[in-house]
Amino acid sequence: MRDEATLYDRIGGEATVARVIDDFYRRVLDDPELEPFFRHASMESLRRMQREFFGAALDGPQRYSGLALSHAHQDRGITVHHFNRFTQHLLQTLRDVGLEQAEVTEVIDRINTYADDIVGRSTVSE
Ligand code: HEM
Repeated sequence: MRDEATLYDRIGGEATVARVIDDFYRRVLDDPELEPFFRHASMESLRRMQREFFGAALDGPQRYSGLALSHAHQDRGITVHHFNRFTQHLLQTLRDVGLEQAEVTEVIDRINTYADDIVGRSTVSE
């Protein structure tokens, strides 16, 4: 293991994450295919949980205190198509805030590892 700054620090820490999340949800809510999912959401609380989640996922000092992602997204009818649009907006946001391509790829790779928790299981069944 190399002793180097975390991905969180390299992209600019708290300030960058806060900016990314704000910008990102603006795009998500502007997307007619995604906006309906968020009609009943408390966006303020969602942004707060996402800042925490992203901080933790990028090895920042935060500890994510929200619901398990599988639970939070269960029964919402989110498909791979929605997930891909969502991450596409994230990708564009990361580029627009000025991250290097290598960092963008690293962030997206981390977020993609959660796809199975987000997409399409209606109820828990074995
Ligand atoms: C990897 C991608 C994603 C991550 C990391 C993520 C993360 C989160 C987090 C941390 C929460 C808050 C949970 C809590 O309140 O405890 C949440 C809630 C939610 N997410 Fe996601 N999410 C992702 C993808 C999606 C997608 C693709 C959709 C819909 C198209 C979506 C729709 C929602 C909705 C509707 C809520 C609930 C908002 C509310 O009612 O408060 N998420 N998500």
